[in-house]
Amino acid sequence: MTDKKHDAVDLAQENEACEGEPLGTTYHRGPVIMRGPMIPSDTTTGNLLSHEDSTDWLHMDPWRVLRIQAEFVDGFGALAELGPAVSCFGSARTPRSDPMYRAARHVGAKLAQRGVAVITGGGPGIMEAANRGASQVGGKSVGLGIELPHEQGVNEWVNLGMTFRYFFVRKTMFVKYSSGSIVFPGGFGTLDEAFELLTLVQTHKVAKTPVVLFGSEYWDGLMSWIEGPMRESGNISELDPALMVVTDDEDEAIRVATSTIGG
Ligand SMILES: C/C(=C\CNc1ncnc2c1ncn2[C@@H]1O[C@H](COP(=O)(O)O)[C@@H](O)[C@H]1O)CO
Repeated sequence: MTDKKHDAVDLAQENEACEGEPLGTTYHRGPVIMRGPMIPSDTTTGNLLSHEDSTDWLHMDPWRVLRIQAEFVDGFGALAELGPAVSCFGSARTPRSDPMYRAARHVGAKLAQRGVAVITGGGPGIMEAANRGASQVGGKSVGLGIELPHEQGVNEWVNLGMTFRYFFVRKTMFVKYSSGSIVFPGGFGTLDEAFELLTLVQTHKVAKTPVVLFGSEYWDGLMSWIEGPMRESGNISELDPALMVVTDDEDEAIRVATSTIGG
């Protein structure tokens, strides 16, 4: 190449550089860089502020995940400073005249008198009884309610309450914030809560936590089946039945349920 030709190529390259970048301006969206035809016509802020006619997104999973996260954050925030606590589970249908209602009320009061917060599902029946006992002696009476179609908030004896949309978030709170559980007679909901906890302990997902089944007449049948067919068929270990203690004695229930709480 002659010297003249060299000069012409250099000049063309120089001119191009002066005109700007070959693909035009660079567009940034977070860590992503886009140029030329890859630049989108919308912007994240524009999307955020735009009016949407359809509200279908409210019922989609990404939005649901945010609601679940928010529920965890609210629950942790409400309970972080609770202190030692025991959960009392039991039927939502137990009438106030039932001896088990009376027992749950006594147990709630005795736990509170020992400085132990009482956590329940915040509903009627056994939950109300335990909350009532705890709050009447000036203790911490926690109700972790669940949004149900025909239920109205938490019972009137709760002095620290929160209503959850998701059962599994609420169950996390029971497990995380109580050192032991007392399970009064109940139905599916009660068994679900007891067996969730037992499964977590059995699989070493959580530290061994005392689980008291209160009311031998009610629970003996279940214990016989657990110690019989369930254990004999090898579906649980020989040691698993001992994860539960059955009693009719309020003070023994409290002693066992609070046994992991340090003095
Ligand atoms: C069915 C009735 C009320 C339902 N209201 C409830 N409120 C709060 N928590 C509840 C409710 N129902 C069940 N739970 C939870 O399950 C356990 C009791 O369930 P079970 O099937 O009655 O044994 C309880 O520990 C709660 O955490 C009637 O008015």
